[in-house]
Amino acid sequence: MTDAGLELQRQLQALTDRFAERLSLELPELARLAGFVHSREPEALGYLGEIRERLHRLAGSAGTFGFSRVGDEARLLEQRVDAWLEAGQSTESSLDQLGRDIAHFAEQSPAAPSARTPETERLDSHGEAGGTRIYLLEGDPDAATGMVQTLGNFGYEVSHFATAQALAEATARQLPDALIVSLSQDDDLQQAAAIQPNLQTPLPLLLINDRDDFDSQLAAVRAGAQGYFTRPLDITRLEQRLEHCLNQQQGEPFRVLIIDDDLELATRYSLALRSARMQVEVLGEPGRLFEALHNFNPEVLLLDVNMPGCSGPELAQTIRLNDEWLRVTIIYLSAETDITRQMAALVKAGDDFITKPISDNALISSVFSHAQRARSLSNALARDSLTGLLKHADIKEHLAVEVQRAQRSGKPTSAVMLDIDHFKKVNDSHGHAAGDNVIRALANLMRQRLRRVDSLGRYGGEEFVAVLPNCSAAQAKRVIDEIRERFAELIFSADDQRFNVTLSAGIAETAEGMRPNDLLEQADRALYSAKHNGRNQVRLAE
Ligand SMILES: Nc1nc2c(ncn2[C@@H]2O[C@H](COP(=O)(O)OP(=O)(O)OP(=O)(O)O)[C@@H](O)[C@H]2O)c(=O)[nH]1
Repeated sequence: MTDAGLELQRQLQALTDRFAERLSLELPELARLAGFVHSREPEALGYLGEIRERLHRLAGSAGTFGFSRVGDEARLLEQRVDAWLEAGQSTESSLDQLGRDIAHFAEQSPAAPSARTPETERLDSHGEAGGTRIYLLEGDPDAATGMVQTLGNFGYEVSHFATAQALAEATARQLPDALIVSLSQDDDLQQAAAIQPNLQTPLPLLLINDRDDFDSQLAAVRAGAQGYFTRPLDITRLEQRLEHCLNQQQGEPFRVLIIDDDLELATRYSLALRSARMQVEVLGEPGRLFEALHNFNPEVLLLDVNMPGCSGPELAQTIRLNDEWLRVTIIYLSAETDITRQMAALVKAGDDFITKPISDNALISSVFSHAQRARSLSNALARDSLTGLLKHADIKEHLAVEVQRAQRSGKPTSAVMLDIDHFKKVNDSHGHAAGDNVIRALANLMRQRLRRVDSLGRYGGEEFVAVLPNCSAAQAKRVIDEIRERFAELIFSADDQRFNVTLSAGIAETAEGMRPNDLLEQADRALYSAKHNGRNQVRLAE
């Protein structure tokens, strides 16, 4: 297990110990309250509501910390209290018995937490993605050289292997982020497919072949391929598919906000979700909801149903009053097992209901699938369909946020306006589809080269804007110049013609009191000057 995995296990154990301590205080208190009930003290009925609350909390949390028997028994007793409260007219003796049973339950010492479930043992921190490593199987040395160079231009680290045997051996030593297999021998496909079953998560596999018939493509799917390309190879299309597969695998971590007044339980869930590479924040006070939504911008909200001061459904309805938060998926996380009550909560607002206690893996899968869907929808709305970059209005919004942040922190933010040179000629000479490929290739190249904190948008047809926080204009120039050089080296092909394209860029850096539009105008003027001075260059604003 990795160090991060061990640290995670240590934190989980510490939480379990803390929960055991809480139980050792909680159960005697429950026994005390139950004592009033079975000894028919005048306050007995008044205490029943509080007893129910405490049983409900135990039913939802104990199982998660490994005290399954406590959780199961608490749930049965909670249901009996509910039935008694709802029926109302039950006999005094049935209440007496209920009180005795609760006291009996609370006086037992809880069994030690059950041994860790295999799921918990498997929890481990996934490392952050480093440089993107691609393994390429290609029997033709010339084709291999071209591919290594072009994919290298896009920022991938490509290792080439001439035989399937060498590829399998390298994969056994160190896993790549994706495999590209150019089929030449009959058994290449089987050998490439044989790598996958030994892995925990299959690698993106792209195949290159001469045949484009149905049977060959079906065989590719059966071998686990996520992309299929025929020769002569259109490398920009292959690169787009690669980018798409890798984005799905290692995009930004999903952001999850947990709102629960039981902070120990919320921390337990957050550890489980973090182990699956999600970014999690926990909020114990519903009153700070809007602040958390603004600052953290979650994709999924896990919401407790019963909280003091404000219920989960009320909170969900408050969120849904604001169009701004429509794309956040709201999942109730509650010990409520009554389907009618679950439905009643969902009718008010909210998208799904998860019943506590829930295993770590079930929680991760459920949150993951909701987050993935929320992100695709949000991307479809905010992102440009050709390039997957932010649209005009969204990149301007990012710029405004970063300019404000720069004013507060005193650290510079740079804005880059970037435009493809003589793009009209590309369209006119090679067709609109080839032009689209050029735009996509530049978008991918920039995405590869810029940092995660940078924002990138398609500002107009062949015009892009990048916002680089905490980066001076001189630093930005070095990066953008490198992108410019790599872009100029890309070889595009259309109708058997090969061609290169260049770009020009202008860069401006924030200064005190500068507004976002001023910054963009300065970058635009610098771009104009780059065009005017012969194109294929990067200029700083004066
Ligand atoms: N293929 C393709 N072309 C586009 C797209 N959006 C805009 N264009 C074309 O991009 C071209 C932009 O040309 P201009 O702004 O005149 O300038 P340019 O030819 O790039 O030359 P300079 O910027 O002066 O170097 C126009 O021909 C548009 O039709 C797109 O999504 N796809």
